[in-house]
Amino acid sequence: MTLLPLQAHHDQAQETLPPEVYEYYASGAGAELTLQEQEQAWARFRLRPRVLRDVSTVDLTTTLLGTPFSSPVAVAPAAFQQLAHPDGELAVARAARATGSLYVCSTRASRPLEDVAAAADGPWWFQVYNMRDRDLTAALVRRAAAAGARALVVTGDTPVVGIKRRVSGTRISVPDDSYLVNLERHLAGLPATAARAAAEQDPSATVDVVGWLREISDLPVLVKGVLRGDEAVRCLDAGAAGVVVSNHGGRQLDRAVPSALALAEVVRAVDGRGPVLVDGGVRSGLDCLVALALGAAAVLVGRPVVWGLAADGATGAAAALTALTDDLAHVMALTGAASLAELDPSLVVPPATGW
Ligand SMILES: Cc1cc2nc3c(=O)[nH]c(=O)nc-3n(C[C@H](O)[C@H](O)[C@H](O)COP(=O)(O)O)c2cc1C
Ligand SMILES: O=C(O)C(=O)c1ccccc1
Repeated sequence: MTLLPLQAHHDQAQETLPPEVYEYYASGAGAELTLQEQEQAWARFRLRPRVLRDVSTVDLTTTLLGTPFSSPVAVAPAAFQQLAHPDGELAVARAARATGSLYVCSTRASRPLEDVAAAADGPWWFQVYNMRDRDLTAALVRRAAAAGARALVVTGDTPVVGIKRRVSGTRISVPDDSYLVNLERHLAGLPATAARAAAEQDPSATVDVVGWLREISDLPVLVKGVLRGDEAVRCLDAGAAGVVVSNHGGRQLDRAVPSALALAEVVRAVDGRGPVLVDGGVRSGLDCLVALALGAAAVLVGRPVVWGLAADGATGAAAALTALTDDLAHVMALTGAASLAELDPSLVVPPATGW
């Protein structure tokens, strides 16, 4: 199911990264049921191809919130990329620029976000963790906006951080120079432990955070981690421009429904009011095809990009994005679709039981 280059990157990353870093990236929460089911869930859909269409060229260009991209395959926000490769986020941002993909930079980026913005040198979005220290969150968001972020993606599924069995304790020990690189100037004088506490996610956050982020940044805000139609509507009603269907790569609530099985309900409920993006377990062009046919505006990939980064820096991360994009073009041709506009739910047969 997994594309060969992606598998090779994974294997190389597993061999070369320190074991605790590999486990941090690879692991999921709890018994890892969601993590395991997530990849398989895409493969439970079946396709109803069209025939004798002109698919001599397959056009993968798309537009997200007014910005054109070469491919609907985008980079999911992932923390601490410098643990995978010295260039960290800079390499991944360069990879996204090279492939014309959307890059989403994490609040937990391990390189200064102005440098990440310079490396992206084009459209990028900023993922927001709403931290206990609101001023800290606001300062970071303003910096992201000043550095050119075109949208904010506030993560809704992480009021507290999921407990990962494979990682010793509840979290990997991330060196302070990675953890605080984007925060320390706003936390001047605080000792590292207090600084980390201020930077923790605020579990009391509500959907009002959407309006607050819009106010302080003037940017569109998407909510990431939505798995239900009614919750998507609640986010839109609070001012969200769109949502990301996600269970955080199986790293938060174990036994959460796989994204593949939540997507159609969310698309129906959103009813065209904004883009619905999706992530989780996307490892092939067929996975992308199913997601896009079900109505996703773009598909984000997390671990495959991190494995590519670990294996070969910016080149590896770009190779992962290119492999997925090329594979998507290939299966679209076999489906009789010459552009993303020709993908629709009639191409897809959902799993017989609905689950
Ligand atoms: C190592 C790692 C770090 C992550 N860090 C963040 C983060 O900082 N913010 C966030 O919203 N999501 C984070 N995620 C979740 C991803 O954005 C995404 O939802 C998930 O990885 C998609 O699943 P996939 O890895 O199977 O493609 C992280 C995922 C991984 C694997
Ligand atoms: O590891 C993660 O998935 C993640 O999103 C996170 C949460 C808190 C701190 C650092 C990363």
